[in-house]
Amino acid sequence: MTALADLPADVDLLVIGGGTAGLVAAKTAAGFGATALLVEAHRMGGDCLWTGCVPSKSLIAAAEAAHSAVDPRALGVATGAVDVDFAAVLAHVHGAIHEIEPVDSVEATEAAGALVVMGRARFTGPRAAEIDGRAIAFRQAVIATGSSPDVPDLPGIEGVEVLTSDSVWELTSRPERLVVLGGGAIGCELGQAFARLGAQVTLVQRNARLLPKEDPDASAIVAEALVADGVDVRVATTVERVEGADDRLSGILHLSTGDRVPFDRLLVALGRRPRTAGLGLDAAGVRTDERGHVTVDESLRTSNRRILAAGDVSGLPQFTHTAGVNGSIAATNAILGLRRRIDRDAVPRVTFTHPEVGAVGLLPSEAEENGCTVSEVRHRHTDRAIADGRTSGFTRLVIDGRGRVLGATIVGPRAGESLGEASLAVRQGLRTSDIASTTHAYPTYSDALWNAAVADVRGRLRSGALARAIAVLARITAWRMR
Ligand SMILES: Cc1cc2nc3c(=O)[nH]c(=O)nc-3n(C[C@H](O)[C@H](O)[C@H](O)COP(=O)(O)OP(=O)(O)OC[C@H]3O[C@@H](n4cnc5c(N)ncnc54)[C@H](O)[C@@H]3O)c2cc1C
Ligand SMILES: NC(=O)c1ccc[n+]([C@@H]2O[C@H](COP(=O)([O-])OP(=O)(O)OC[C@H]3O[C@@H](n4cnc5c(N)ncnc54)[C@H](O)[C@@H]3O)[C@@H](O)[C@H]2O)c1
Repeated sequence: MTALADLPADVDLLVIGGGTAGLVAAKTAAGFGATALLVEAHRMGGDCLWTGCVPSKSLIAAAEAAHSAVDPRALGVATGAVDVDFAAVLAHVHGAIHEIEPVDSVEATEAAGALVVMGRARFTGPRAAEIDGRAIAFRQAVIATGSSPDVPDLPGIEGVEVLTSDSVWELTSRPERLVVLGGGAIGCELGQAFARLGAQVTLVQRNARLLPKEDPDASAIVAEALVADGVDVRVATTVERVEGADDRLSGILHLSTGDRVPFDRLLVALGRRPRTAGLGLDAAGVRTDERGHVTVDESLRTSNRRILAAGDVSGLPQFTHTAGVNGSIAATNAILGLRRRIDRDAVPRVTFTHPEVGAVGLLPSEAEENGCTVSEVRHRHTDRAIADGRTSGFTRLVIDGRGRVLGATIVGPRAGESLGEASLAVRQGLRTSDIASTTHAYPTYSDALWNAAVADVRGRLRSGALARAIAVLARITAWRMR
């Protein structure tokens, strides 16, 4: 690690933030031979490693193990009483973090050629910053400071020490009665996981459905799954007031429906706000939008052309893969002077509930307005899903008039894995005939994607000029073989 006193007076690229976006940006710039300095105020690796993807997916894995042991559809295998050792579950969560941590470490970043300093950076001018009071000049900079959980000012909420996705990993025991506010990705993933680990969970969602950015049928399947896991799902419901108890941890939630829900802990998952406080954006001439995100153009440059932004702070989709890809694009554009553009059309996303919801490109509900059709295979017709006893999902492809795949939504076990193929198809403009003519291993869930493509190709072969050509060819062949 570079000591503050040893910093060079100026650098080619100053990267603020050592989460996914900043790590990739710094390593990419160093790979081009530039002097890249990464500044991290807290922990290398950022939210994904410490409080986001890694702990949440590790908790979900433990929850899945608990669920499989008690699943009534356990396929003829009876198990005894399930004992969830919450401390051991959290040990697994922290173990996963520590196993992955070296990849994002100071050492790994320096080995890739970047300089790393631990400290808090802020801009002091359009080409100048300071790190814990030490001045540094930069030719260009990347803002990659991420986002934090948003805890809105709900009446009475100040009387309770709420949990957020930052603090939930510090629990030492499982809350018996957990209320989760928010039915987006975090609320659904963690709400289901805690329920499967034995907590009594109530999930309160303001919107009329869970995961409102996804296909409505996906929302319905996830809601059914949560209810089956014992979650008390309250949609189209808001919080009137939070009544805190003396311990400041527990209390009673007063809902818009008139119901009162007592809780031992309250987990707030109501979206995130960009981390820009104290960053000196005004001094740098960097503008933000109405939600406080750093405004970027299609090549990730801000209103100060020497400063770019990537990751959650930029207001683009808040995913680790987006942060990484855009961190790379920002550094490439900065150091090589290019205008590589971000991809807005083929950004995959997966909500890791059981079943998972994976989506890329156009939603099925957007098909008609875009002149597209939807080809669907329900997983009750997919042999692998039948064999697994997990038939509630579906695979839907959104297809344009020329047979190109413009979107996909997949609901099912490990939907995120099948989504890779759909993402490739959307990104590369592949047609359903490309997928249909590729042999898919049987029996897999990607068989559903293949069958959705085959169904579309069959439909095309049965209509229009192609159908007439096929009929003529068949008649000629029959005549030759007579
Ligand atoms: C519970 C949860 C689960 C998630 N699950 C997934 C998932 O399964 N898949 C997925 O793709 N995404 C997931 N996400 C989203 C993902 O974690 C974020 O999109 C991603 O971490 C954003 O990366 P980033 O680099 O933009 O920001 P961050 O990871 O937040 O990194 C920003 C870094 O900047 C540092 N910093 C801030 N200000 C300064 C400053 N002034 N000076 C120096 N350093 C500073 C911070 O300390 C931090 O380390 C999840 C998020 C949460 C909360
Ligand atoms: N699997 C993943 O990739 C993954 C997992 C977790 C988080 N994330 C990222 O983190 C971001 C933040 O997640 P999140 O779940 O906190 O936010 P979110 O914006 O996805 O969902 C918040 C939900 O809270 C609801 N809401 C808002 N105010 C409310 C209120 N007062 N009472 C009840 N409900 C209210 C909204 O209707 C919304 O559906 C996500 O958008 C995603 O980009 C990704």
